[in-house]
Amino acid sequence: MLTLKDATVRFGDRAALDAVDLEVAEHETVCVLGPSGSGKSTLLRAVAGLQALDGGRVLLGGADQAGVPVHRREVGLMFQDHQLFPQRDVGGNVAFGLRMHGVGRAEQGARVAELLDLVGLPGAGRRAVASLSGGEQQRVALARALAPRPRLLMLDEPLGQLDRGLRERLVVELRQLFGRLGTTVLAVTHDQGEAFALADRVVVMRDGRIAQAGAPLEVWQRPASEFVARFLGFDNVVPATVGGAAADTVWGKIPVPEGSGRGEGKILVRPAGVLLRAPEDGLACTVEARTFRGSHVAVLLRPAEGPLLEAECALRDAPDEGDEVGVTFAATEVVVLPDERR
Ligand SMILES: Nc1ncnc2c1ncn2[C@@H]1O[C@H](COP(=O)(O)OP(=O)(O)OP(=O)(O)O)[C@@H](O)[C@H]1O
Repeated sequence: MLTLKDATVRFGDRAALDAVDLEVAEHETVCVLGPSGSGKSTLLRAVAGLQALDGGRVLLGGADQAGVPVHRREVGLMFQDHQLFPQRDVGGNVAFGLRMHGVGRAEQGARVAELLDLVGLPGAGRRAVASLSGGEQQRVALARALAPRPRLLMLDEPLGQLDRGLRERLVVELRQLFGRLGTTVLAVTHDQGEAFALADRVVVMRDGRIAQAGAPLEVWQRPASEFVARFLGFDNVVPATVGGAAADTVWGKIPVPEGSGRGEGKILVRPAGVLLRAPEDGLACTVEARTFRGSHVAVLLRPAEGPLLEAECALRDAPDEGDEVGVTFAATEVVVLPDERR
């Protein structure tokens, strides 16, 4: 459905998009993630036709989009800075794209009603935009983007300004809605929770390039690099010499999954794989801090040597700050990361 081949955008001597290859299949939801300045918005803008390419191509349904203006690309945009029109009522906002496409009045009315039903605002057509809550405005913006039946819907930080609880609810609704409509979606967010909840596939960007692309679970379980691991919030990363079933590290010997390549590199131990034991058992650590995270406690441990370690443990098993504990490691939660110096 959407293909980027070698897509490149430069600002001065800096590439905001650096030879990016990406495919989005029909009915697929792809979320682009990455730190600020990694090129996420530039990617969306290039696909929409708001940003010209300095190299490479964007194809929609197999057709090269070079020279095709924004309004002829049949893409729906819901951008952070695309506010609703305050002087128009809800219906007027939703009908905007339909009017631009020359759709007749009666059909506009029917389509607006259908979309307001779809986004959970039935009968809201006459309401003033200013009378809506943030979440309701977001739904109107979504209805407006969906109204002309775009081939591709593009969302830039769709839930960015809403509070956490509302975002978590809306993300589930969005996923259900896109599934029902069979919409093809390319979304950008810097919130990994949102991306992982919404996407069939996530793309992590770094300095204008794709650092990793894959199904959410796959990326979560097997970050392809230290950069991706740290971006996902995994900080138990340590240099390691991997040989056979274990790796030598400053934290001692750590078992690695079967089939891990040998050699110098780094390993990641997910917090669930840092197991707390009696003080005389395994790597001796002092409990530096503990943070309640709802269903579990994140425990920060200071070993005699090397970086701090984060462990995840059940509320009732959480040790107190200052306690001495021992640590062993579960191979299933260990990921051998490629050596980025090579
Ligand atoms: N119009 C522009 N002129 C010059 N530089 C630009 C322009 N637009 C973007 N850039 C630069 O290109 C790089 C990528 O920017 P982009 O907005 O795509 O990043 P982003 O990942 O969307 O960031 P954020 O999460 O902060 O929105 C940044 O270094 C940015 O400063």
